Amino acid sequence: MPSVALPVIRHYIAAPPTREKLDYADLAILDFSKIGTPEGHAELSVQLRDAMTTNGFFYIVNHGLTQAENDRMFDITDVALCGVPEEEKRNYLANISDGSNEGYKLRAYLHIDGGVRDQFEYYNINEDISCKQHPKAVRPLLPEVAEFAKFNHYRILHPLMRLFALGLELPEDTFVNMHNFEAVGESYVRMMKYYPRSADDEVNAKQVWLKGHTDIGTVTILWSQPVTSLQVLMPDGQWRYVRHIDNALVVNSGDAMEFLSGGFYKPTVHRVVQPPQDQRGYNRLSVIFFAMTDDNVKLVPRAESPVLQNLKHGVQRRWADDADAPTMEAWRKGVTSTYGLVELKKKEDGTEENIVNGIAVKYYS
Ligand SMILES: O=C(O)CCC(=O)C(=O)O
Ligand SMILES: [Fe+2]
Repeated sequence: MPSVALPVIRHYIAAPPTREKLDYADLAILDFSKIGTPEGHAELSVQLRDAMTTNGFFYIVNHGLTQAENDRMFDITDVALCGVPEEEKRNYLANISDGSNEGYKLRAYLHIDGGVRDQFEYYNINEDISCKQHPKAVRPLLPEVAEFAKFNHYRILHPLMRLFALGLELPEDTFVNMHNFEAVGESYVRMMKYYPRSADDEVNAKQVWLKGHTDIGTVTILWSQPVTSLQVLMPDGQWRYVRHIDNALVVNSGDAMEFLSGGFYKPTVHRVVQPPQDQRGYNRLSVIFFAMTDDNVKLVPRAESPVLQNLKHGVQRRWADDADAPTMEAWRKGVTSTYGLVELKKKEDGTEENIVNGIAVKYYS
């Protein structure tokens, strides 16, 4: 983060931690102070592989960003969502129907359930902040957003990609080489705000604020925040809450990592629900880095992995022939342009399905 005087902006005060007793997921904690040595990588890659082949979510601590720097990103998020007038936001909308997610998504755009539309807003900034123009209030803060994006890319994403490769006994750079900061792609920082919803909406959408889904890209890095609403669908079929840990990261992998790993690293379904009673009067801000490979990467399994070759059930593909596998660009555009917008039919198990590039995308209420 730059050490010169930073623009003065309002300090965002987050909700106090919940005191309610909730059913929390028991997630592994990776200590990133161990990154940088062969022993550290060996230890962390085993921990990561265990986490990814069981719960699919884990925390990272000691990542190198201070609590104050972390807090500042929430202040900046507050500016992007609360400090930009609605009419101005409309000039910076994401072109979601064309498959791009850079810019604003305002409220009531997506269908959640029972005729209820979403009550969250987000502003996504490509990790290359120069890809698009930004609203006036955000412009002075762009150097900080750019630093933050680079931090996520080089200090979290790249080390993680090394661990994911080691877990498959592939050369350490296999996945790092697919995430080039300068290449064309849509890894972005998401600044998000969930507004409290009406009592009717809560009933009709069964308290679900964001339907159960998997993420599109390789990994998602969530900057932990106290409003406890994020739930993970655990292997035993139960939804469990993700506990807030100060200045920790909550990480999960997405569809692209499933495709590249032949089903070895499966994306875990997660959703956002109404917060516990003692946090209901508060807004909920999220700061998330969504990582994708470069657009031109074809998402075929790295079948040369000795780990995959030794699997009893072999490499899993969601297509008959690798020639039919989507590129990162085709997958992200296909899912983004249809997510929450197309009318889906509920199946008997309560899930909904949409077909993108010949591959089923599932939603869970
Ligand atoms: O806000 C959160 O905690 C999670 C949001 C999420 O899952 C998403 O935007 O894909
Ligand atoms: Fe998600």
